[in-house]
Amino acid sequence: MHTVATPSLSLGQRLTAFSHLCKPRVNSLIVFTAMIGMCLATPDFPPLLRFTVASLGIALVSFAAAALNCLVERTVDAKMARTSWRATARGDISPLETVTLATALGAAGLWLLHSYINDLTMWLTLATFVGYTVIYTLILKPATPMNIVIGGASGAMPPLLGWTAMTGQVSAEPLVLFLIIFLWTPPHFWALACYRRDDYARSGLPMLPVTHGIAFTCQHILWYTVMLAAASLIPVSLGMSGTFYLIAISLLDLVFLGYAIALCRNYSDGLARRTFRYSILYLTLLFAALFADRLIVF
Ligand code: HEM
Ligand SMILES: CC(C)=CCC/C(C)=C/CC/C(C)=C/COP(=O)(O)OP(=O)(O)O
Repeated sequence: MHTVATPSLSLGQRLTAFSHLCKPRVNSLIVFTAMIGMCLATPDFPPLLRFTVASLGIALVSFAAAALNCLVERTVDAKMARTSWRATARGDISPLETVTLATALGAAGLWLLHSYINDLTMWLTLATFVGYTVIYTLILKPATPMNIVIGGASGAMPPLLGWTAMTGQVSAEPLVLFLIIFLWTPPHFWALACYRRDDYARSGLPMLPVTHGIAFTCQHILWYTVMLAAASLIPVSLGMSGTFYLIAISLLDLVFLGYAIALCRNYSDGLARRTFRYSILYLTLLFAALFADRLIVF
């Protein structure tokens, strides 16, 4: 655990440390889902400039949200092996620096969306930012083991943001994409929380495997995976996607259900870790399949 500030870092080292706080790997998948939302919203490929500016705007606000999450949770992060290396937890960069850089990124993102995309997307992105930093991080996460069920709504917004960025309106299709990520998030996070339960117990955060045990959490992972599998078929019934997506998602769902059932029957930390990794592959391939299916139609 590193709670004591290390000797001061150079500006370049502090900027690098800040960039890690922006959770670039998580946010690359978040922005990918927004990009697919943009592609699905337009009958042809979206205009390249609009696509690039909208993606950048959403990415900048997501980076700001992630950095502020690290700032708010710096004391908790310092207690967990997974997060104690973060610059905010170590004291390598100050709260003022983090707030300043995050505000600059977030403001730039919102300005891009307001100036070049549309105000609906700008407001929805701001609401997503508030949902993650205030509702999830500050209120729900320390208060209830079901934090992720409601808090996951912010992570589910990006495809809808991508959609509104291209069309200026909300319709059934992006709401289905929202629903898919919303139902995917609890199995994604709970699988990790299971094999990281000692970390969470040390942190004092009321995570489901700590408060209600592994068996209860795995049952919930299974229920959410069943609901996710059902929701993942809606794009086919709405006519958004065709046979290619149907085949791909059926295989992806079978494997995810297999992991969830195996966790319930014969839990091990290794299996929970593999389930967590698979959840990321699942969501990536689901959105890739939605896009590929559209290409096949062209
Ligand atoms: C609020 C909802 C979410 C929670 C609580 C959550 C939780 C987490 C946690 C704790 C990790 C860290 C794993 C580690 O440090 O080893 C993680 C990793 C990851 N999450 Fe999520 N997640 C959420 C939503 C999402 C969403 C919406 C996406 C993408 C659309 C996503 C994609 C990823 C990816 C790609 C990683 C792997 C990052 C890496 O390899 O470093 N997550 N998630
Ligand atoms: C467009 C926009 C503003 C999007 C924001 C959405 C967003 C950043 C979702 C968060 C996904 C994420 C990093 C979860 C980590 O959970 P955690 O914070 O519980 O994990 P930790 O323990 O690693 O901090």
